[in-house]
Amino acid sequence: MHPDSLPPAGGAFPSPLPAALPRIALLGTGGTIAASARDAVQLHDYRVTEGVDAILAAVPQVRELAEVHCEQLMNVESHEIDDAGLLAIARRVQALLDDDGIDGVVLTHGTDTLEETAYFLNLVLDSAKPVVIVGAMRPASALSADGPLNLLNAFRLATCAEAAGKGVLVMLNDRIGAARHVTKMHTTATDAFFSVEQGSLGEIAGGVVHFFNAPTRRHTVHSEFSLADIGELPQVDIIFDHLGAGTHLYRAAIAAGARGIVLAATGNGSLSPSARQGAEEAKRHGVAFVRASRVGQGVVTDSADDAVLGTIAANSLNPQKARLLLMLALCVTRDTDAIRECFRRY
Ligand SMILES: NC(=O)C[C@H](N)C(=O)O
Repeated sequence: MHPDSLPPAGGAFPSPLPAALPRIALLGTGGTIAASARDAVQLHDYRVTEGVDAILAAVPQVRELAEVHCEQLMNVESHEIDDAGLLAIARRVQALLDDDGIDGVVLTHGTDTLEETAYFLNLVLDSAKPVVIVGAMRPASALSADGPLNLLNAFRLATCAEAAGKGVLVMLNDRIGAARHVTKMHTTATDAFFSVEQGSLGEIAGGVVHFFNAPTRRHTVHSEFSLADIGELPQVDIIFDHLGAGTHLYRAAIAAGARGIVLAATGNGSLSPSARQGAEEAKRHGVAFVRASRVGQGVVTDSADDAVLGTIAANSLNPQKARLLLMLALCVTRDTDAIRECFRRY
């Protein structure tokens, strides 16, 4: 042995410091990933019972990937989250991202409204650090529960350098979804989330993150929306158009103080006679009116009638995401053309 490589008298060389693990905040909000049922074959009748610390404890492999800061913000099914709850989630995630000691955030969330929270965060968070939202379709108590692997994959994603700057990401069933595109399309299956036309951003296979696409619409650091500008979110209601629809829901929404209405319209954002009357009524009251589609795929194209009725095409946003964008747009402008521009940009 070369004398230089001998340990100093009286001791061994100090062992090299292990490479520091990324510091990831795990924020729990509830959902099926945190639920349990009466037995392992009951997949649908369950209650939220598990804290986020218990969900984490069930996947010890996460500790090999990250130093985890674990926090419970709420513990509810996601269809119980209201606009104030959505804002509370956004403000807490932003505070974590602002912390120099945190490299990224994993948020556990019920799947029913996961796409809404994901898209809202995508529009308001001001950070390029990875933010991954994860849920499950089967409760933690189920045979073949999907939550544990989804959680591990969420950490694989949140600790992957390539995930930074891609906006808010959704991780379920091995697929990486972009918040802007992904939507829940099945009531119970583990492959419930799809980005039909845009495709997923990538997948996790062999324990490795593979990105194939990047989101093109503005998000996070390139978004003009900021939590600092929002006191509370304006009321925006969604009305579903259908054969034989009446006009009473438009009048009710306006009377209840709606600042905006999103129509889940038929086809390419067509207006039934009652929806047209609803749009006219909205215009008279200065209420913004967005035409989204109930179809589930495709762009709602601009129409010559938009200029007459003051309506706004939702582009490819589904009604529930169009509602969120309209709420944010209304926080900064009441100008119809400016709101139209938001729907082209985000
Ligand atoms: N799979 C789920 O998470 C559904 C549940 N009802 C929720 O959204 O909280």
